[in-house]
Amino acid sequence: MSEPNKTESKGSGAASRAAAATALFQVLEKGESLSTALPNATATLSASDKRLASAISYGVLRVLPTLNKLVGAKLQQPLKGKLKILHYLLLVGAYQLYCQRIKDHATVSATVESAAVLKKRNNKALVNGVLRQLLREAPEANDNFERQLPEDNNQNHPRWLVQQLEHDHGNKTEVILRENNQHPPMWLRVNERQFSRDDYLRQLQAEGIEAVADPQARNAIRLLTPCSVDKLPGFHEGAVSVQDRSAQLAADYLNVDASHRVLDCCAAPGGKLLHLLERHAFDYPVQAVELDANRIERIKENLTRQQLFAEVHCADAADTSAWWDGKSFDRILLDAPCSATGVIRRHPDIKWLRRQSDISELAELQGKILRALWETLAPGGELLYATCSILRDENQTQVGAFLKQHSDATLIPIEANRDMLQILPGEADGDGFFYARLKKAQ
Ligand SMILES: C[S@@+](CC[C@H](N)C(=O)[O-])C[C@H]1O[C@@H](n2cnc3c(N)ncnc32)[C@H](O)[C@@H]1O
Repeated sequence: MSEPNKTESKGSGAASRAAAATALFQVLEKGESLSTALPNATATLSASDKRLASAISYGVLRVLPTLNKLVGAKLQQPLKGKLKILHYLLLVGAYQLYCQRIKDHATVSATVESAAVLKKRNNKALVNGVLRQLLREAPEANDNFERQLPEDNNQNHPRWLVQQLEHDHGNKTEVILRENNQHPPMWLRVNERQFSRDDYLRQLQAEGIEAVADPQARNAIRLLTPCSVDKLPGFHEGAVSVQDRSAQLAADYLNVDASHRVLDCCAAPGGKLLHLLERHAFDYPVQAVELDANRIERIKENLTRQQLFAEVHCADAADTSAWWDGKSFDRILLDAPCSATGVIRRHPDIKWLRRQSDISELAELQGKILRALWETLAPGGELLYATCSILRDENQTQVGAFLKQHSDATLIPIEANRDMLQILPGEADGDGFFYARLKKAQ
């Protein structure tokens, strides 16, 4: 199948819809993540067209099965081969008709025009016909031009994931699925080297940006309405970073002080690393290990923005001979590669990119890294195991198996009466996250 062309400059409405269709094609046909596909598909667009393409792409992925059903019912036969891109364009059109505050005629004409942007000029009539049929049969729109979407039995999740969540979380599944389909809030982490959280809240207020402090994560601020980072006072000087409040808890649970030798393992893009460096002026340079060379660039950018330093190794964490100098660590943060099932509301493409078979493979990798790192931990030292997964195999079962195999490991309760902490998506307005603290015998 030939790849769809990147959007070319046309009418701006058409270009952003064509870019959204292209990004969706890349995710759902080529297995690319949306965070890679979207910047590529929108590279030539204006900032406002980028925003529209992004809102459409994220939105379509949140309710993909419902839209597939609506569009599929209007096609005499599925669109295949070189016409497949038009299927994604029709999803884009259907999403706007139902879920966006855009007038119907504007949606239809811009989406039809997008067929030309995608070099499918001869198929404009098909796009027009399907969208008009959808419109005829759609429920009445409200005053914002939005419509009630038909229900989906699996709340727009893959069946295997629903079953896994039911197995792991029982009657909480319904709420998890609902939370996964919400738009996530924007959280900031205040750099306490530069400002107290109260000071920064006052600066936001002065700029007319409404925000509230988190009662638990001491550097965390939630914006009542997400905004561009360019609008945040001091962002480019490192005053704040964007980081979910659940992820910010790592800096507390690691129980670190400035005299510790610290390892941050699986460190990119560096959110938790930077948080630790903002809080402590360490006696020894913090070591960070990350496998992906491209993602290491993100760590370096973040270190530069904050003017902080860490020793960064590009290596497989499980192969300690490749990066470890033999000096034991007092504290290790292992933010393990995982299914990311706790952050679906931020990355709805995860629902469609992740396969059931990935979970056992990830659990194996996590166990391998955990066992290897244990050898680098000093007697009396602590390792914080973290994931943004909400699946037991990657979390409680993983840690349970490790404790059985390692008589020198004990669990330090994360909080009173809570040995390990599983935060579910939406709890305290945060992402789904898991934490377990392991202590090595003296
Ligand atoms: C959950 S992310 C880490 C997020 C990071 N700690 C932060 O706070 O910004 C997991 C990272 O593990 C990396 N990774 C995967 N397998 C690895 C391995 N074998 N060794 C080291 N890093 C690995 C991935 O490239 C990814 O960047």
